[in-house]
Amino acid sequence: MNPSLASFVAGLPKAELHVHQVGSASPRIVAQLAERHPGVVPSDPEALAAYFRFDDFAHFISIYLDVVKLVETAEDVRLLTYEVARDMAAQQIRYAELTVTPYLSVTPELPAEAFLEAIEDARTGAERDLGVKLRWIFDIPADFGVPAAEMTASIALDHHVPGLVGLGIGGSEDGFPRSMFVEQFDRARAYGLHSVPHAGETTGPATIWDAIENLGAERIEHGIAAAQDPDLMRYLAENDITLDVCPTSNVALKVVPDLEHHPLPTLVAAGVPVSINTDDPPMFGTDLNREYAVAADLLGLDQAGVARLARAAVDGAFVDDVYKTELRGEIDAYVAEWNATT
Ligand SMILES: O=c1[nH]cnc2c1ncn2[C@@H]1O[C@H](CO)[C@@H](O)[C@H]1O
Repeated sequence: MNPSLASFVAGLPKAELHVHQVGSASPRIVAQLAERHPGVVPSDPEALAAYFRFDDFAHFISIYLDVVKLVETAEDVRLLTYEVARDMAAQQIRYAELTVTPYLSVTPELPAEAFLEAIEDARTGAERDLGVKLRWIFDIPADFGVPAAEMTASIALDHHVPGLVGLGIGGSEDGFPRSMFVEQFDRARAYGLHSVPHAGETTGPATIWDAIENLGAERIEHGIAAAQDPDLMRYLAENDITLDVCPTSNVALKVVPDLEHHPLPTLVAAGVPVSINTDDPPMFGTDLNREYAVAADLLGLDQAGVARLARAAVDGAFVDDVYKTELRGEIDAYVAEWNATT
């Protein structure tokens, strides 16, 4: 990417819709946590970079679960979440829907109430001090089955959780059809939460249809397998279902062979709404600015095209229209200022 487009991206106000809480812990944050809880995860940056090289999706999930173990106390949760927002602010990310997995974090030592209080403390602090508005998607880790779904639903629905906007599903797809969790999604949707499962990352288009037909999915995390199914792409376009795509993650987890083979251009050419995201940025050696650069490259975009990507993320966000208008206004003002001075 040319330097001018890179600096345009760096200053562009952005929203991120697909990014995992624990997967956002930067080497700086991991080092702080690993010092508190020495053992499994290396704290030295070089050793950590090696630790974050993944053989495949299953290997990634096992490492992810090890990093989850670093986040033990309410103070760990608060620190992680607030520091993630600090890294977002540095990239001009104004709004983020953070995927949080309470099933993995809530323990007898860290009860739901204390966990929820810690994320709320970070959320209000991030907005007040850093100008980053955080919202939550609570995800069911599919590998842990219906009991995990039940616990996630009860943490979400039996407590007042400010900032909670959606219910998701993460982890493996193979062997864990989305329809397994239909009861929890029915309850969550009746409660007013949005439906935003992972589908079509590690399995084919059938999982995306499953998510739409059985869970009423309003956005799909990843969803890149849709590129194999023209009827599905037409359905996504006609029904305005956004795919929250994370290109570098797909290469890092070997679900696509390399960026040249990434299906993003096929999806966009078919009119499917997409947003660009990081998934687990330090684990994949990326950040949101870099993902915008990757997308610009794949799609052959100039400044105007990149600004359209930023607006698409705002369009897909589960936040009120007043705020969306405000954020779109910020993007427009930035573009106008850029054009006036270059
Ligand atoms: O790209 C991803 N796909 C699926 N799950 C993911 C991804 N990144 C992070 N997680 C997280 O892995 C855990 C699995 O039990 C969940 O916490 C999920 O949020």
